[in-house]
Amino acid sequence: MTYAVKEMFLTLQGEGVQAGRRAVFLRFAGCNLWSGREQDRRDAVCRFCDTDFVGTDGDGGGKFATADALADAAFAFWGEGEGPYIVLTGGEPMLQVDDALIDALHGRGFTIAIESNGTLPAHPGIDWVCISPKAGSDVVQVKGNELKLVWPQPDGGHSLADVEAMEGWGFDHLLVQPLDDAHAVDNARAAIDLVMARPRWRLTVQAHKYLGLR
Ligand SMILES: C[S@@+](CC[C@H](N)C(=O)[O-])C[C@H]1O[C@@H](n2cnc3c(N)ncnc32)[C@H](O)[C@@H]1O
Ligand SMILES: Nc1nc2[nH]cc(C(=O)O)c2c(=O)[nH]1
Ligand code: SF4
Ligand SMILES: [Mg+2]
Repeated sequence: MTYAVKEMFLTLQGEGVQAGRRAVFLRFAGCNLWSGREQDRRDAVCRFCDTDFVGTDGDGGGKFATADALADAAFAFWGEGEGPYIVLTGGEPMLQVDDALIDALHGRGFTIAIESNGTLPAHPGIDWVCISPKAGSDVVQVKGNELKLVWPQPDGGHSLADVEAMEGWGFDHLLVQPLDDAHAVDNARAAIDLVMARPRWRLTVQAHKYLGLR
């Protein structure tokens, strides 16, 4: 298996329950809900993506021929320090994550987290599963550690009835993350209103965007 990686970097997790944690980010190339090309965005299932995941040309990116080669490169980003932690993201990481990679990362001592759209089953070896559902897609991974709902959603996005249905899924933490687009203030207000009306949900913000982190 060759792994196509857009970029890799060391930062702090900016989002969710693990926000603030030192983490290697491994961003896989490619997604099943958008091609990543601007001219396709309008017609994509997922239309609000804030990420460039096309190709393997980013810092620390490339094609990795084996799981060991990729795990070694990831571990080099961690460097010194206890408790190696890695976030597998993309793009959609579950298009590429396999047994060999999970074993190779665990073999180097990593605790493994994933950021996934939930349309593919999360690998059972992953230690922290974050799912961010997208309206119009079929979410099959309906349990995990945290559900991270981007809110509000553009036209055709999740409704309040969908939100209620998600409360019946099997997640330990329910989070709303304000949509990052040109209407940041209004979006934050809508996300706050959702939490005010439904106290099982908590607000998460994309802290890295305020802190000058990647
Ligand atoms: C770029 S995605 C990659 C992982 C996976 N494809 C997914 O969607 O969960 C990482 C996280 O960023 C969130 N995200 C993407 N675009 C966003 C935006 N414009 N505003 C807020 N969150 C966004 C996603 O919902 C997801 O939780
Ligand atoms: N610092 C930081 N935290 C993040 N949490 C989720 C991210 C992602 O793009 O998956 C992300 C990211 O891109 N940077
Ligand atoms: S599913 Fe994730 S990576 Fe794919 S387009 Fe949507 S936010 Fe971006
Ligand atoms: Mg991001």
